[in-house]
Amino acid sequence: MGRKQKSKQGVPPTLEEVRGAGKKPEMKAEKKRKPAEETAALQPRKKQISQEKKSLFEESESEPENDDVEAASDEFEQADEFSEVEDDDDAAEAQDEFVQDGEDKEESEEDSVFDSDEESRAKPMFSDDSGDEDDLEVANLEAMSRKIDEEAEKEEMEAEEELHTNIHPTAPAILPPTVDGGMVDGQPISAFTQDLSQIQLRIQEINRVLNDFKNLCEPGRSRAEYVDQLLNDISVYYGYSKFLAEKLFELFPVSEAIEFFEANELPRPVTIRTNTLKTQRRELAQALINRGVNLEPIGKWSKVGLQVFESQVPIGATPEYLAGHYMLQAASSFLPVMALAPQPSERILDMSSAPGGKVTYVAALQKNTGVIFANDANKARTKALSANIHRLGVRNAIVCNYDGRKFPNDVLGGFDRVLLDAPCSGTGVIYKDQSVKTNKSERDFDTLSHLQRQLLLSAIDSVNADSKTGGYIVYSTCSITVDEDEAVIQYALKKRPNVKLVSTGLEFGREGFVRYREKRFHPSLKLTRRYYPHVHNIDGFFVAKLKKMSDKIPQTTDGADEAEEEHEDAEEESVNASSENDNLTFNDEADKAIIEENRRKWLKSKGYKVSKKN
Ligand SMILES: C[S@@+](CC[C@H](N)C(=O)[O-])C[C@H]1O[C@@H](n2cnc3c(N)ncnc32)[C@H](O)[C@@H]1O
Repeated sequence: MGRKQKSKQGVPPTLEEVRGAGKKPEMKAEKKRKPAEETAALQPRKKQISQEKKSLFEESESEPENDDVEAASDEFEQADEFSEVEDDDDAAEAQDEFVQDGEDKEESEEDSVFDSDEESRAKPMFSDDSGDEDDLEVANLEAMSRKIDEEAEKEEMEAEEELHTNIHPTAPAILPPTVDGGMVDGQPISAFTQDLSQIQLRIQEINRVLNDFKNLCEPGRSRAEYVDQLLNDISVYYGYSKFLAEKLFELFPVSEAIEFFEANELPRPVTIRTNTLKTQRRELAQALINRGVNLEPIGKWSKVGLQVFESQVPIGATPEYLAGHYMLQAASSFLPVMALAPQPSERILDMSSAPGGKVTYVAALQKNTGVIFANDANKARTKALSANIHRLGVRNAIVCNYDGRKFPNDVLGGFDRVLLDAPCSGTGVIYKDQSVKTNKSERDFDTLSHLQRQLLLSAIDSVNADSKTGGYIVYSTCSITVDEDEAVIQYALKKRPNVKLVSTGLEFGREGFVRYREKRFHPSLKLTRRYYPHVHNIDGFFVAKLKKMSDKIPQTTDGADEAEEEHEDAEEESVNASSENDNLTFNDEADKAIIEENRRKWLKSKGYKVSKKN
């Protein structure tokens, strides 16, 4: 059960709209307090216009591909089931690389929507183009924008009215009565309430109470009771397993967590990347506008991206698409490549590259010079990869099909740069694959994190530290869990003291965690970048950039097998951060307790019987 995802495509409405007629006043108020950093990378539309639109992607209606990776080992096979979630653009492209594209096919019949950013709409920024920028036809956008502004204003007034009728000045009995500790048959009483609108209201009420607990809590109730009820409600209302709801909830302050869950119910903007090997953005924009596509640049941060608002033609089958003038690609997908900053003539490895959204961008930035090894462990997916490489006119790529862990020893090394866009759980793209809400267990995250760590070590070892122009590794995932992001980097920093984190060079994004619950990471983890759908209006994403300082790996272990040590390393990393981290001090007693508790949890998760805590 849970709230159904809206079947719409295009730019999602603002969260205020999502919340519906102002039913969430606290969240609204909080939004206003957000710092400038939090402004969306892609501006959300103010209002979805209820004009029926012919399918933007009607030729891209197939489901994402679910090919199994040809695996060398059981573990690899298991890890690979996650590769289906992968990246924004890939699944659809894997389906039919020539005709189809489009990420959210089931959402193709959607209402048109408009951007609230008056400035960017009035004067599109085609920063890579020469010539007269005003040539683009934006009048249609302006007219529609005026209309949505009026409607948005009206809705806001209605929202205010509803707010006053729905919300009590203080919070009376929101939680269910305490009968037998508030539980019936081991479940919170509230679990028996299946009325989604009631649950939604309670989510808002609990949010409000938790934001002003001292004044609004019911006497005798603890914060933990409210949080527990909230988690239960979130899991029912949005349809998550309790396990995942909790895992994601813990990443944010309460109000923001709710915004995150809301954002996962809506699609992200449809974006395309200009293939500069074949055309320029301005020319492409003009050609598509002439075909009835309503678009504009995605923002100043990209010189090649266009956001598509609506289209009279299937955007995955225009002559320009077929001629390889653009790639249908989520905006978040641009970021790892921008961080990699490939240079002409370099030798580059894209370790897990299918279906090629990023590798073709790398080739474009290299202007088809140098050489790129476009690898992927999934042979079936390399077909789509090759097809995209051909369609986009990439001539400097060699497609290969190895387990990334075979680099460099059994395949090749000495690269100037390596991109590892790792297989992941896809918690950043839940709107696109709702099954993630329920099909991931703790063991899945352990398995993935293990594979990601191994791949990252291989990626590091494949780089030539003495490269004149490079020596860089970029690690990215479309997942926002700490296990798959900071913890993986922390592990690599420990195992490969010959690398260090450097700035991604990306101009927006939140800093990576340095502390997360009981974990302490190296302070340089703040150089990594996190992206969230509710903040940046792009897929949830993580990007880290490492510089290899030396080809020699200082010995940190006694040669024992790394895989076997992994759990201990993970334990250690949670409290030790790193020996290089001189700024942090630790309380030995507290650390001991944490280590012991983590060990108990881990043993339990592996199915061992664990004795009760002392
Ligand atoms: C996030 S997707 C990559 C998307 C791609 N970078 C793009 O931009 O189109 C992750 C990829 O990792 C591949 N993969 C999974 N396990 C792998 C392994 N052990 N070695 C190399 N690739 C692997 C999957 O087949 C999948 O294509």
